[in-house]
Amino acid sequence: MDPFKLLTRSTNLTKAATASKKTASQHTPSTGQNANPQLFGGKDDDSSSNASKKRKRGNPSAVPDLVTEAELDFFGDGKSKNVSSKEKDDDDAGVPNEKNETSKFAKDTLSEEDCKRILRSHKLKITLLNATEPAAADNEGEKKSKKRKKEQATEHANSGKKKAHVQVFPQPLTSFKQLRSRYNISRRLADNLAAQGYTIPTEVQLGGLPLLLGDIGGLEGDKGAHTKSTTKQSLADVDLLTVAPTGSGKTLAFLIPVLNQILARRKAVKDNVEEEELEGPKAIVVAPTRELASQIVNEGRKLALGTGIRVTAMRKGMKPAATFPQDEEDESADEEQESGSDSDHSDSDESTSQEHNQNKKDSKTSKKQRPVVKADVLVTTPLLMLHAISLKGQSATASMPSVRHLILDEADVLLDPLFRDQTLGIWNACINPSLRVSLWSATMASSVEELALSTIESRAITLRLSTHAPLARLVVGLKDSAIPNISHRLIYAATEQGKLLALRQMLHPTSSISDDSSGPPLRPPFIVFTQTIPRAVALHSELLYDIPLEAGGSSRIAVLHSDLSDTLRSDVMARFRNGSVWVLITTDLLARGVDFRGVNGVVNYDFPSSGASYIHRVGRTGRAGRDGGVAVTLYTKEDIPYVKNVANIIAASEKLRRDERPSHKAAGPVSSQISSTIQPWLLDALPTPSKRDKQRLKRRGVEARRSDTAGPGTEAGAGTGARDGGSKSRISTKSGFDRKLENRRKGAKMASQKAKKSSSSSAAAAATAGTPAAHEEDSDGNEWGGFD
Ligand SMILES: Nc1ncnc2c1ncn2[C@@H]1O[C@H](COP(=O)(O)OP(=O)(O)OP(=O)(O)O)[C@@H](O)[C@H]1O
Repeated sequence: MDPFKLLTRSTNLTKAATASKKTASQHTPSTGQNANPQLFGGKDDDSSSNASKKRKRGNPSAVPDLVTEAELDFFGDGKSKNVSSKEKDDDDAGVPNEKNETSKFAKDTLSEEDCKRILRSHKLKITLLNATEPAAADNEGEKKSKKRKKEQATEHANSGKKKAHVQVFPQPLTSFKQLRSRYNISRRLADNLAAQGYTIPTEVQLGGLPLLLGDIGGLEGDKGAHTKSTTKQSLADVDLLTVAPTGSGKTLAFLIPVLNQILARRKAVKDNVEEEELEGPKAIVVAPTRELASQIVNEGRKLALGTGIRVTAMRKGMKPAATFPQDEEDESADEEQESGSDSDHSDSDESTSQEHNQNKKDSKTSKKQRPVVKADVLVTTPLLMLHAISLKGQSATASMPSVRHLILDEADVLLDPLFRDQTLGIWNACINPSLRVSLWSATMASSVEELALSTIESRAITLRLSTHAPLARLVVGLKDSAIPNISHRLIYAATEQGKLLALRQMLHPTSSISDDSSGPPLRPPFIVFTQTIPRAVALHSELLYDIPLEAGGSSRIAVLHSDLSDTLRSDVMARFRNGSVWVLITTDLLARGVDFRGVNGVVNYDFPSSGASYIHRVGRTGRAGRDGGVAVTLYTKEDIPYVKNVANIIAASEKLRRDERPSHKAAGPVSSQISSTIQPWLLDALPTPSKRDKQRLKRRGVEARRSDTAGPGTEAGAGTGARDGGSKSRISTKSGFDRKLENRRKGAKMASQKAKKSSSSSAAAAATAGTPAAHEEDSDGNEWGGFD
């Protein structure tokens, strides 16, 4: 069903008919065309040769021949790399097999020059941030540009003991088939990947998977210097900080290595190569919102199908560690003593913990204990996890020695002051000496990098580790930029009224924005972002009846924000995913990470509160390299002081699109219209916001749109008692008289509801008095809904 056609049904205009005809042939994300997930590299190699092959879920026969995929070798000798039947038999167990690993790897190895060429053509840059090996520094010595040499010399001079930043060139993963042939990952995992139709790795997978699966290019010889690993599977001895575009497949890039390593360790335990694992989760994935967390759980479960690995979303009441202060508060002193004396030796540390656990179990048979969560991979929001490990009435937390992988998805938000303490609390609670941490986002401030480095170092000191793994930084494309495969539009709407009219016009299929000759049309489904929850609610009720009944009416438009109940949130998500909702109004709650594959566009109804917010919001469209997404940003007089930031991001993205994706012009009429939205004169004319302005905007949003400055007793400034910007920022087209009547009606209704509620709930309130439920509910719901 084409929502666009339905929307036009009640409109008897010839233009509408032309528009719908025209759009039918256009490339939009929901048509599923142009399924090459890679954003860069079309110019320099033929890794995108499979671009036209459409990805089909659950239909392995539709997946291009994986043997051919394995032979995809841009610069190699072209020799066949088919897996022999003997090797195949060895691999049938579905767990990584160490046999033949070296020979397979050698056969598949590219020269360093080729690695560099592929990595560069895909705009990948990998740097070890705290490398200590002098040999590694020599690695890039010869060809290093004079400028870079000078920079490094200055770095050394300025920082005294500061460690070298070393660029490395691991073997790129040019096909998912290499996960088996080169890294010997679990057969089941590889099958699950293929069954989902993934064939060509995206850039972040091309560069990130080799790093996390054990290849830190150029430093292989020195691995022993910073690892005490006992198994081959712990070759992946880097912590990783990744900055890669929105929708570029970061989830797969962190899930595959974690799942594979859990399987590998299981096998090692079974073969008596490693000691029995500690009870508790082996990996923790932290994400800022519930929606993102449950999406990661879904992805994880699909990948882990049939492997026995349990991927679970953290819930209230779950116990993520065996040693738990809530259960036995008076033992915390003993715990401290033990971890202090044994922390130098990972093995003894683990066995001590095991003994300790056993003792605890024995001593507490009389006490009622919650069982440790059975999950292997636990996906959580930060506050939920912190609550679960917090010691009642104290600032200390329980430790989670079983956790070997900590993944921070949307790490820049997780390490923003808003969440920093919670995230660091979880990080520090992961006391396993072999812990590997990885941080992922499409935007990453340099302060996040510094914080990650200092946390890794201070953690090593606290745990008395003699050495720690280097932190590798993987950057895909231009750091902190919007994806190049979408069309941006920056529209001056003058006032709030203007914005409402503009959005109404966008809902109308014959509008100039929907059918604009300067770019692809904005078609449903699309997401509309507002600055605050009350504004999202107000906008939703304002537009509720704008979609004609014949097209589904008010059921086609929905609002989602963090004040809604869990059930409502998941219901709206499900309806938007299955296509029954076409216009989703939301706050920054959905700005990050959430993957709706068929979204055609994003409307920034309220101006984003930062450049990063713009990048993430517009990144909800154009996922996995799809062309045709549209990002419309409306701005008013109040936004002018901040527009330059976003205008610069748009200009950079369009430049990238012109420079890097000429091959994608062939994708259709949409892609060939790469015109500049931002004229140089506009950039010159716009004021440059000061650092302070930017900080204030990030913290508080545009002042005039805040509910607390928009007038008392109002919804998004929709009320009457407006202070200052109240009436200006109101989302409403109703007259003052109508609003007054409506407010009176609402007031009367609320008063009667309140009266009913208070009489019926007085008994219940008495019963629950003194329980922490209310507090928990409150704190639990305290998730990221934007910086406002
Ligand atoms: N190699 C691939 N080939 C095709 N599609 C892929 C590939 N890898 C991931 N995808 C798809 O790309 C989409 C985006 O992936 P994902 O959500 O992991 O992106 P992300 O990088 O985490 O984005 P964000 O920064 O917005 O969180 C998903 O629908 C996923 O299934």
